[in-house]
Amino acid sequence: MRDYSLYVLTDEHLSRGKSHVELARLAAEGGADVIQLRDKHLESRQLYETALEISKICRQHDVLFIVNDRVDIALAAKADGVHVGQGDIPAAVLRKFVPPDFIIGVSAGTAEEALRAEKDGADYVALSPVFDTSSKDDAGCGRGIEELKKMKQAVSIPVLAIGGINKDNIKEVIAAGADGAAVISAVVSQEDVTAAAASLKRLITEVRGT
Ligand SMILES: Cc1ncc(COP(=O)(O)OP(=O)(O)O)c(N)n1
Ligand SMILES: Cc1nc(C(=O)O)sc1CCOP(=O)(O)O
Ligand SMILES: [Mg+2]
Repeated sequence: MRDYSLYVLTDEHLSRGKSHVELARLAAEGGADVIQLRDKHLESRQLYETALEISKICRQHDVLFIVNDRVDIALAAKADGVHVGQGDIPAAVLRKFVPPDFIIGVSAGTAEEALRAEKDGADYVALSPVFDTSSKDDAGCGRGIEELKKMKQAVSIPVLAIGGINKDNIKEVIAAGADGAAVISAVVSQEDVTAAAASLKRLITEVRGT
């Protein structure tokens, strides 16, 4: 059973100058279970080289590595999977050509979108966004905890949540049934990335009592 509990997305625009690779290492050292490389600006060659380095770091730390949007780079860098949104290549198409154990994660704004993603072969869905966020320009308004509970009821695959999650609301997200919390600024924008990741991981563990 894969563990998506603390899912950290790297972002060099929100990171106080730290690189994707540094962020990945620091977050992994803090207990992140998943690292996602998400970058809309790098050229493909640079994104590939960055993905190669993060792939090695994640393997060393036994952490899942997901690449956002780019299945070509995910495969080439031997990442564990790709994350796609409603506007990206459909999960059903990806499933036809990726290796059997390759993870496909899908953003979903509603329980209906989550159900569609599950039928298309997604390994997890992420309620996107659960709360308002300024870290993604086109995220839209937070869908709220009730939509998270509906999504959890609707599908059998893991349901994560992303958007505006921080130390003050992560317990609520996990208590509502989320199988993982995906974050950018609550970890990546902090002075001590490792400590921020460790702190969120502790909060998740406190809720689960494990
Ligand atoms: C874990 C996770 N959830 C949601 C997203 C958002 O993906 P998407 O809708 O494709 O938007 P972009 O991130 O590509 O701007 C994500 N990346 N990761
Ligand atoms: C990458 C991303 N996707 C979202 C979606 O709703 O699809 S919200 C988001 C940004 C999350 O950043 P923070 O943890 O700083 O709010
Ligand atoms: Mg995308």
